[in-house]
Formats: sequence, structure tokens, C-alpha cells
Amino acid sequence: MIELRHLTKRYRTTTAVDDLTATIGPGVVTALVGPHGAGKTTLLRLVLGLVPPTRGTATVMGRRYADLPDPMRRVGVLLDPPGAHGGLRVRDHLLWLARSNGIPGRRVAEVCGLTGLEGAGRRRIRTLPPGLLLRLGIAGTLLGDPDTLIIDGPTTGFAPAGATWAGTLLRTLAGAGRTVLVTGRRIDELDGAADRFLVLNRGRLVADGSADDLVRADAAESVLVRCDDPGYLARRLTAAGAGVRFADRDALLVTGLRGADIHRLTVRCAVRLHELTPQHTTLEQAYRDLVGSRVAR
Ligand SMILES: Nc1ncnc2c1ncn2[C@@H]1O[C@H](COP(=O)(O)OP(=O)(O)OP(=O)(O)O)[C@@H](O)[C@H]1O
Repeated sequence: MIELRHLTKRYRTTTAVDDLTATIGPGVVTALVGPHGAGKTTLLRLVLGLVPPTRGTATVMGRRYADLPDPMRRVGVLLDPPGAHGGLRVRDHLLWLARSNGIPGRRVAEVCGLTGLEGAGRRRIRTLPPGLLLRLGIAGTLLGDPDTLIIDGPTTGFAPAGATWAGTLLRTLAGAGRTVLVTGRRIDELDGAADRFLVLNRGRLVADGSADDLVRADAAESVLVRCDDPGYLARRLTAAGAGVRFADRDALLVTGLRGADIHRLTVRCAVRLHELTPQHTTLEQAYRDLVGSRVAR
């Protein structure tokens, strides 16, 4: 269980994390998603005590990470792929990691089995392709059999098969009762992996829910409108406080007003309506609507 209470981190001119409150519980994979600079890494660094908060608290199982006894057995952390010891063989890297944390060497074979690295134990780390490096990173987080896993970008930059593999493993680990927190910039890459999304934009939590919740919330607010004078209607809708953009040359996508209100307005300003359809959006579109045009590739 990870608890964030009014968590805030200000750098000189930037509020990287802004008054964030959330509980990240066991049994599901929770994904922290947001574009470049949204504050994801800062949030993880705050949880791990690598930077002090300006305000608020972050605890793991009720304690600050720095106060956890034997943290590697409680929290498995992967912030960067393990590239630093490129000359080491996979098995030796994991053995070194286990021994330096008081974990029995037999765990190495177990975590290699869990992550599909059985055949790669003798390979040198610098020869591993990104997908195997990710597996090695995750294997390292599992050595201490922790209740909580924090993994930065497990699906970022990998081929779809690698992202699917990571998603399936993370779901299995969460299904066994662990708390699993992952991050990413692209929500579509995490769609199969995560049960719950915390969407971060400019340091603020702008949505919290399942993929279905996010899609439903977005669809409820968005209506496609076709009429004989979209430019004029767009101005009237904007004046009425709606968000309006052109979906194509003669269709408007309207947010902030319900279909019935839009209909009333078209009658009042004598615009002939051709179509008024609440939108069934995609997760990707819902995410774009939440974070604006800042979605990174
Ligand atoms: N040490 C620092 N000093 C000053 N500003 C910082 C520092 N670390 C992060 N920031 C700023 O805080 C904001 C959030 O950055 P952060 O790295 O947490 O975002 P992110 O969501 O992880 O982005 P990315 O996906 O690009 O890694 C950015 O505006 C960044 O420039």
C-alpha cells in the first residue's frame, strides 16, 4: 500500500508535483501516466525518499520508504534498466544483487524462471536487447519477494510483444496480492497492463480510474455536432462556455454542454442541425483530452 497525502514538490520555478492525494492499493496494477514533464519521475523519487517533499507525505506500508526495515524485501524498485554493469553476466549480476542485500542465492534461479531468463544466465548484460534488459530489471525487483513493486516505464520503448509480456507478468504479480505501481507516457501501451490509471498533467492528478471510467467520463462530456453553419454555432457555443473544436471540416466536437443544451442553443440561434451524437471515444482520445496536446511519443 502506497499512500500519498497532499504530496507537493516545488523546484525553483516549477511545481513538479502539486498537492497530490491518492492511495495505491494491492491486487491491481496502478499506472501513473502523463506526458513529458508531468511529474511522474519526481513522484517516484518522492515515494522513495530520493528528494524531500515541499509539503505532504508519501508512505509505503504506513512508513516513509527510508524508515522501512530491509526495504528490498518490501519494495522492488526499477527506475532505470540495469545497464551500469554491462560486463557482468546476467546470473552474476543477480547473485551480486541478492548477496549484497542478504537474500539467498537460490532466489536467482526462481526470479529467472519468473521472468523467462532461464536461458540467458550466462549472457553479458551489455549484449542484451532492450526486452531482455527489462526482464533482468524486473527480475532484480523480485529478488526480495517484495509486497510492493515500483517500476518506471515497463512498457516504454519496447516492441508490442515485450509490452504485452510485461503487462501479463505485472498483472500476475498484482493478482497474487502485491501493490504494483508503474509509469508511462503512452496510455495505449499500458492499456493491457494496468487496471487503474492515475493521469498526471503538470504535476496535478487530472483523472483516476479504470480504462472504462476514463472513456466513460470523456464520452459523457463530448458531443459531435453537424449543422449548416458550424463556424457560427462554434462561436455561440464558445460564448455559452462550451469547449469547441472542429472534428472535421463541418463537424464540431463539443465539451462542457450536454446534448439537450446544445440542441436548445441551435434552436435559439436558428441553426439547422444535421447530427447530435454523444461520442464513444477511445482510451487514447480520453487521455489526449485530459492532458491536451502534450502527449509524448
Ligand atoms: N531537479 C530538478 N530541478 C528542477 N526542475 C526539475 C527537477 N526535476 C524535475 N524538474 C521539473 O519538474 C517537472 C516534472 O519533471 P519529471 O521528470 O518528474 O516529469 P516526468 O513526468 O517524469 O517526465 P518524463 O516523462 O519526461 O520523464 C518538469 O518540468 C521538470 O523540468
